[in-house]
Amino acid sequence: MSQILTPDLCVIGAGSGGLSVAAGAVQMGASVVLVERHRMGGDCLNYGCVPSKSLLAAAAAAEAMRQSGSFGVRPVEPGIDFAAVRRHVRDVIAGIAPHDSIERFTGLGVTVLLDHARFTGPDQVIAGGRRIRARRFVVATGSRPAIPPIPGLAEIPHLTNENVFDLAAPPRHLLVLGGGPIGCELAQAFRRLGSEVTVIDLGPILPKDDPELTAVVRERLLAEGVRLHERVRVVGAEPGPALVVESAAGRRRLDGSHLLVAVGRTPVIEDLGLEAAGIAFDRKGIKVDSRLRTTNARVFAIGDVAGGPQFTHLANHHASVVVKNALFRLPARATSAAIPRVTYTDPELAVVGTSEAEAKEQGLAHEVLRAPFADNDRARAERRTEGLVKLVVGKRGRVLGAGIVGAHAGELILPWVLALDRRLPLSAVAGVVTPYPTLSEASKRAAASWYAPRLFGGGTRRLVRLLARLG
Ligand SMILES: Cc1cc2nc3c(=O)[nH]c(=O)nc-3n(C[C@H](O)[C@H](O)[C@H](O)COP(=O)(O)OP(=O)(O)OC[C@H]3O[C@@H](n4cnc5c(N)ncnc54)[C@H](O)[C@@H]3O)c2cc1C
Ligand SMILES: NC(=O)c1ccc[n+]([C@@H]2O[C@H](COP(=O)([O-])OP(=O)(O)OC[C@H]3O[C@@H](n4cnc5c(N)ncnc54)[C@H](O)[C@@H]3O)[C@@H](O)[C@H]2O)c1
Repeated sequence: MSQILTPDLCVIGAGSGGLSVAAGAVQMGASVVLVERHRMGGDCLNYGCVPSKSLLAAAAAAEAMRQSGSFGVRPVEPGIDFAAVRRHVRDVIAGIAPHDSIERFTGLGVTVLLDHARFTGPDQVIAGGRRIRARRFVVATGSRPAIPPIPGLAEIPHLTNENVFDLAAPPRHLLVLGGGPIGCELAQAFRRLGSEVTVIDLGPILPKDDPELTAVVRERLLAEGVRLHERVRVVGAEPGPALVVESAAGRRRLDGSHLLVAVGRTPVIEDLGLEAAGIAFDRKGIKVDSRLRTTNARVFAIGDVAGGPQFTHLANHHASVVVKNALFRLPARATSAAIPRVTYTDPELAVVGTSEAEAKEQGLAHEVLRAPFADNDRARAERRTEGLVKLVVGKRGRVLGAGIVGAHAGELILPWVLALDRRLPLSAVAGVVTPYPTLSEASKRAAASWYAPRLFGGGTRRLVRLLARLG
């Protein structure tokens, strides 16, 4: 007879979301069973954030050698030891892995099972030879690369985020299908590491972001030699590999040596017994309410499988919401207002809150404030003057949203996340003393530009003259 486990919480999937729930819950005194069928750490550690940012870091080191001429340092074309680049990527993963390991979680008191988990009823999961009857369940099974129904694509070898980091040599010519964050980040990384790269997208690249900001990324990608085919329809894939594309200019064939498919993600919901558990889902993922409860009151779903935006920090936020709901019965809700997103191309693109287009769509009274990096002394010193801070500001200076494109934009977005999350007024950023010379001054400058016409207007001048006359 199979062993029966009866923990407070059973978590399915040991990726960003599942690990955070398990670690939080066990340290708060709950008994936890965590089931993972493949690799501890999930996508982010093994095939996502960590390898992609490590590869981008190697690529940035190479590019710095090419771009040093403007500092009086003779530029050179770097020699790329791709095997060593791959070792660097693996070494970074290995350095972080202990934090997500079975040993660490077992040490915390979590029972970790390495098996495929499946619901067999509304209150029971089986994993290997075990039955788990938990008080609450959390589904955190993540997502996998979507493969579009392009004729011929399934028949030819192609890369996805799950094997692109295993390449032993740089592709001679990488075709990248999809110019979202994955496509753009990896296109730039491989280009800088010596590959020819062609990106193909049915719309513009980075379509979820403000075109004024993505234009800066596009310009840089083109300047570095990435070929972009935007607003084209891919009608076929052929051995080679090659993609046949159609656009207003007609039909043409794009040849490469490797093909990377990066057209979005599919939630991992198959073979989970969701029907047996009464958990509703559609092709976007498991349906949840704002407290991340599924249609089965015992079961929560978090992270990529929950159908919303797909980020590690969002999965972590979901985990904290679930711990509050499941353990403390608090009606905590997931927020979407202050969830930032960063695309780690160079220049980086970081956004939070309402964009200009969304403010228009929603009919919100708003003003747009801008501070170009070209006016920032630190950016000039570092010769990184491309980019800007763009703010969307509502009535009485309420911060509605912020977008930054430029060097280190991902680091620079935090004051705006804080402003939105804590509902701080614009003056909170405009009024602080910012160290000189820093890129952060661009945020302060954009914020201060809201006050300038009000402060330096006729009223202030009249008041100053009046006070002067009074002695
Ligand atoms: C190339 C790439 C780069 C990315 N870069 C970033 C970035 O820079 N910043 C960012 O915030 N996000 C980034 N992301 C997104 C981020 O990786 C995901 O949003 C995040 O990993 C989602 O976490 P999760 O816990 O929902 O799922 P996952 O991390 O995918 O974990 C799910 C786990 O569940 C397991 N599982 C599935 N089904 C079962 C089952 N039936 N039984 C047992 N176990 C199961 C899987 O094996 C997996 O380990 C990137 C993604 C990719 C692909
Ligand atoms: N820096 C980060 O935080 C980061 C990095 C990488 C991935 N991610 C997450 O992973 C998710 C998946 O990323 P992604 O880039 O694969 O997906 P995405 O959905 O963000 O972008 C997919 C791109 O592919 C294009 N596309 C779709 N179908 C196509 C087709 N048939 N032919 C040509 N182009 C097509 C779309 O127009 C879009 O530009 C993202 O939503 C993001 O949340 C985050």
